[in-house]
Amino acid sequence: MILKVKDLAFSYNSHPILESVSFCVDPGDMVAVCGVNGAGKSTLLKCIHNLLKPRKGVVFLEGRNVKDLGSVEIARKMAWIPQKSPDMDLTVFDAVLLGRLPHGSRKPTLEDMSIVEDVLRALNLSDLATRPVRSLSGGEAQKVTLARALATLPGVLLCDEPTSHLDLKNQIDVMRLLREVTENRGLATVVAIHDVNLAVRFCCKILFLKNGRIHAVVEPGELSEEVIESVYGVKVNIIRTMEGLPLCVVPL
Ligand SMILES: Nc1ncnc2c1ncn2[C@@H]1O[C@H](COP(=O)(O)OP(=O)(O)OP(=O)(O)O)[C@@H](O)[C@H]1O
Repeated sequence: MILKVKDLAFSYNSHPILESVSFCVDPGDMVAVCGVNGAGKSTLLKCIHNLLKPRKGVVFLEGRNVKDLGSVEIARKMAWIPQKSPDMDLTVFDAVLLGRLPHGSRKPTLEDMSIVEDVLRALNLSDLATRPVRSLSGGEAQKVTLARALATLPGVLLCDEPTSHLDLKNQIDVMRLLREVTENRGLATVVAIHDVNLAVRFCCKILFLKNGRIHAVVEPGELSEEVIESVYGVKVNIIRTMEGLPLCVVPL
């Protein structure tokens, strides 16, 4: 599903947060949104999901203005992965089954059950199916949140700092998983993320927000010291990994 954001502007009360934000995400692409704390990353995702109403501009899903879609249709087409997985008394299976709610009645169908089983299998969560979500580690719980989002069979994934509570291994696992499902299912995925090196490693494009606007759009290989300094106000060195990818390091 193609996601297109055109000339978006948003203010909290009269305080402008986003201005003239435009970009497009093609199916199978995972795009990162980076920027300092308070730059408007979460606000942008909420505007895309129509949770917040932009002051100006349009979000198109396959050519249709999201404002013209009902909330159920939006929930079917776009899945939201919040910063922190919610604590739940439900089992992993039932938590993932919640992802089917936008598709029907409260009573799950055989198809719903089968979709949940497939998603659990794909994410290696089947062994945890009967565990209460509350008893899981942060990384496992984050995967359950992703599984619930995927059970909806969305065309667009919006992830708000999916790695912020995770250790290094789980950060890599979750980003790898996001990229795999994005490519395999042809999703348009937008990830708000602080770790520029993870964005470089896993995303096909990085949008840097500054002063409410898209300050720079870079492909991973093009990341420069100048861009990082202009966005974050810190001097860094860019070195190259063995694969030739830029790696941002802070000099002593
Ligand atoms: N409900 C609200 N009412 C008023 N201002 C808000 C509200 N929510 C967020 N803001 C402000 O809007 C700005 C953008 O917030 P947002 O959460 O989108 O930034 P962010 O880039 O996601 O930040 P972070 O990296 O810290 O998560 C911040 O200055 C924040 O204080």
